[in-house]
Amino acid sequence: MLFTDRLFKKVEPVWSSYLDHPFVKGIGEGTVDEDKFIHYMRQDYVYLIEYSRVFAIGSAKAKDLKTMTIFANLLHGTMNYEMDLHREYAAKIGISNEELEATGPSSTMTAYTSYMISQAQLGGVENSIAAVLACAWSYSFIGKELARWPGALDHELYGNWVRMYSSDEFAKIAEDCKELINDITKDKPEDELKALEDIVLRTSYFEYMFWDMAENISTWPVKELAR
Ligand SMILES: Cc1ncc(C[n+]2csc(CCO)c2C)c(N)n1
Repeated sequence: MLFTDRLFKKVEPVWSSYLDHPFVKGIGEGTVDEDKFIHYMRQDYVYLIEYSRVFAIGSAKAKDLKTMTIFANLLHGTMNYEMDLHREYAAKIGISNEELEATGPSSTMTAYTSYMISQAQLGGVENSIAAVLACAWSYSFIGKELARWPGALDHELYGNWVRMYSSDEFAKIAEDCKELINDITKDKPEDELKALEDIVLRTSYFEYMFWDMAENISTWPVKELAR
């Protein structure tokens, strides 16, 4: 059995729950509040900056040129293409790139990216691969599903989001990450596999928390003190 088949079995209940989440459903049905979407986009922009560090760590720790190149391409693609989506949405509503970048980090965004970076720094390159897997793969999973919902691809505001994450380019990104984890886990003992599975499960929970953060426009417990 491929390691990614084992992983999918483990995370499937969590990922299925994304499709029932009010924010994700709101994107697919075109009903999500603009304020919530703006909060999500701003937090996701700073998330992607931190996430890109994990690609850089993975590239630095890679033991072969294929892995190093995939991580370098993911880094380039995230900063130049995925983040363009966020810059385009921001421009539409009058938020500059500088304002986007200066977004105050929410508690969930901080916890999630800190976890990924610490896992990537603690272990070998396999930890970086495990840390990025759920993000890349679950977005493709959600994108492909929402693309089947009536009107989702053509929605005036949220259609761009659905088109990007349901695209073949993003499916290829998820496939590249899956290939990396399958390759690197081939001869690993069970205790190491379990440790990698834990990273994928925890990042999957963090993905759920990120949708919740968007839905609730949450930042930190005492809002007045949050920047
Ligand atoms: C919270 C959150 N999780 C996952 C993604 C999706 N994503 C992040 S990096 C990457 C790979 C290539 O850019 C993909 C698909 C996101 N945007 N925000």
